Amino acid sequence: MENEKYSKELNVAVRVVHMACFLCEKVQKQLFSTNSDQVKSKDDDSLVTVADWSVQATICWMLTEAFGSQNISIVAEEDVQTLIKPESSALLEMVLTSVNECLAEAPRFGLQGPDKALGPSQILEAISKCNSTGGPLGRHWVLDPVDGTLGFVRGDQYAIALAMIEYGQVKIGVLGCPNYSVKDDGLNKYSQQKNLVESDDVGCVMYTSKGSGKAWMQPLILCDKRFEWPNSAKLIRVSSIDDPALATFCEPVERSNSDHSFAAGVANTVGLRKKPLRVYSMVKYAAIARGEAEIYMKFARSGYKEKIWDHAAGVLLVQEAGGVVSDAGGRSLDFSKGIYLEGVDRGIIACSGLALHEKIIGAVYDSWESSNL
Ligand SMILES: Nc1ncnc2c1ncn2[C@@H]1O[C@H](COP(=O)(O)OS(=O)(=O)O)[C@@H](OP(=O)(O)O)[C@H]1O
Ligand SMILES: [Mg+2]
Repeated sequence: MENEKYSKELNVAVRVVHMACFLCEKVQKQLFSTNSDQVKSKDDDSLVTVADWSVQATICWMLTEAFGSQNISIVAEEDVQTLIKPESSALLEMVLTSVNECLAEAPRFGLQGPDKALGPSQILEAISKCNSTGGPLGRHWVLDPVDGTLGFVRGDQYAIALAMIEYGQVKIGVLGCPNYSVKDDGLNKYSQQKNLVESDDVGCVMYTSKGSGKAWMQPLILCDKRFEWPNSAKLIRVSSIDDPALATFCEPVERSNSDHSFAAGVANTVGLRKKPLRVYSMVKYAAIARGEAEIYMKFARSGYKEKIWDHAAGVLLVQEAGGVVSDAGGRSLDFSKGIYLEGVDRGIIACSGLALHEKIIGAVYDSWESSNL
């Protein structure tokens, strides 16, 4: 079976995403302990940046160790330019601490970390190695170290997204969602005051490989526990609801990222009755894959080009969990063209099933002429 071909890759990818979740949770706690009234402060931006760079450095270092420096091509969101400036030395110091604290935990996740703490040049080298631009040939790892930056600073949903693309096709997708509870109705169960939530109400890591027809979810592991495969993995599956009146649709939180009124028009045409679920990050794809929502629509303003790292892992999760993803014209997303999803027709539509998908595509077609997107 095709999925067995990638079992080592999937195993390593899931473990490194668990490590990254551990790292992010630590930084997010810091964010709220220094800023406990949850009002955005100037430090917030730098803490997000610390999480972004630290996750990128950690994952890149671990992947390189596992698969060899020669064999690895990584496309990732952050570039190293800001971090090498002399005025960023304090930031680099924080990244250094955060990465080394995380790598020191590698054995707990069943992986091998470095013999001794990494120095600044090794960290910078790891970050800058993620400079691939992808494309149609060979294998590329694709990473969004902190997807849903706003969610992260607001103590809300965010994701660590890692995918592996071979010859333009997404073969592996892993999403770490530290604030998406493993329990049923995990999005609603999430509380912003995490310390009020019982200790077993942890976030999750979801993963799949192409052609498996299966997607899985594992709970994050608590600080004193060791990760043992399969780490209580449960199968996840899309919802079987196909009646629009009962369906839930999700969309980006920010109006600047997606046209809410156009989506509302489509929802109305199709007969969706429920209020949209506005969720930061690729957790929207995760919600479809877990069967907690049926539809995800994103209509970016015209001229915006979607990046592959914002979609690759989530798209495969939805597809393997039984769902359908395409652009708003019904065509598959093309991950073979470099860092952008070229040629996306109007927007992105992910659904739990074909019947809802066809209705949404039809409604977009009917509404488009009268919209001013
Ligand atoms: N103008 C514009 N239009 C559309 N999309 C944009 C735009 N600008 C950014 N982005 C990318 O969208 C990612 C956030 O998307 P979300 O679905 O999480 O949106 S939202 O935060 O819930 O509003 C976000 O990912 P992160 O940067 O990782 O947070 C961006 O890559
Ligand atoms: Mg992103």
